[in-house]
Amino acid sequence: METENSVPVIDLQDFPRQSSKFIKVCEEWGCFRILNHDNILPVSLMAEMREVVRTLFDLPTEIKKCNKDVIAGSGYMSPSEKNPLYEALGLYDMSSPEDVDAFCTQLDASPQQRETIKKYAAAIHGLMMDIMRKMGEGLGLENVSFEDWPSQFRINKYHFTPEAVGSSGVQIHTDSGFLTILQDDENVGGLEVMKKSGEFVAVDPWPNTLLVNLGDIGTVWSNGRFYNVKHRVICKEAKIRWSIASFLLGPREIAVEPPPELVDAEHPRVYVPFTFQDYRKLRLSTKLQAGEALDLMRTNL
Ligand SMILES: O=C(O)CCC(=O)C(=O)O
Ligand SMILES: [Fe+2]
Repeated sequence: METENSVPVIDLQDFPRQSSKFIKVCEEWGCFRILNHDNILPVSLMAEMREVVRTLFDLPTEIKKCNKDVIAGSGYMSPSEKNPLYEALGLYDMSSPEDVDAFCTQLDASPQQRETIKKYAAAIHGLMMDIMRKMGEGLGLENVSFEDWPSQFRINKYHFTPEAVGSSGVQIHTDSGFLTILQDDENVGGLEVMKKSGEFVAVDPWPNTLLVNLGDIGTVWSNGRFYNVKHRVICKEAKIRWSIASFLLGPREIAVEPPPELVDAEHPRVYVPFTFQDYRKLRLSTKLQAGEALDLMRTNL
């Protein structure tokens, strides 16, 4: 049930009726649960993918280490001293068949696992494009396309132990790209999103649905309208937790620009033009991980 203190819910089959609610949610929360995506990403494929994720993490460490970074942090991350509970595998661009193939080869994926990963990558891309189309329509925009934007893929495993209860699995951050689709664990919670008021709200598991977060590039593209939601993962119980994250990043090579309809005398340009790659470097070099790096890109500095 949706309350004032729970993540809003968007039913993808109820458009254009939910269009204005959808835009409001992007502005006020920067995060929402989506329901009824089955025609694009079937729940059976979500279940198959979950099984693939489980088995990939069971691979020997030597194999997981073959999942090299393409951009900083895109490949294997082993549990570390700083973050002993967290492990991740990933690839830079799931919209590139070559990148998906390379990922599967690095991890010795079976033909069946490869098939599932490819189907999942294609379905997630379709879902991202559907959400972005609805967003464009909600804002009354014409001619916006996100088709050729890269999307990073990351699978996360949290080794939550009894001693770890109360400690952090992933520290507070915003996602750097435009939009993230998260298939969160069906049973084990721990993700918390921060409301504009500063209050954290737990994202309770809700099987067969997906969570969407808006990131820093979403704020830039919308000329400051959309909220880049801060979030973190806390260990709430001593169980393994999984999540599958797909990040629509930003335009390839060219600068992020708001559509002309979103810039006028009353809404002057909030950010200078910059590329996603440069922004990512800035985030890494300044270690400003919770959206603060955007303040360095304001036009009115
Ligand atoms: O595991 C989760 O629920 C969230 C992970 C996350 O925030 C991320 O990968 O950016
Ligand atoms: Fe995140």
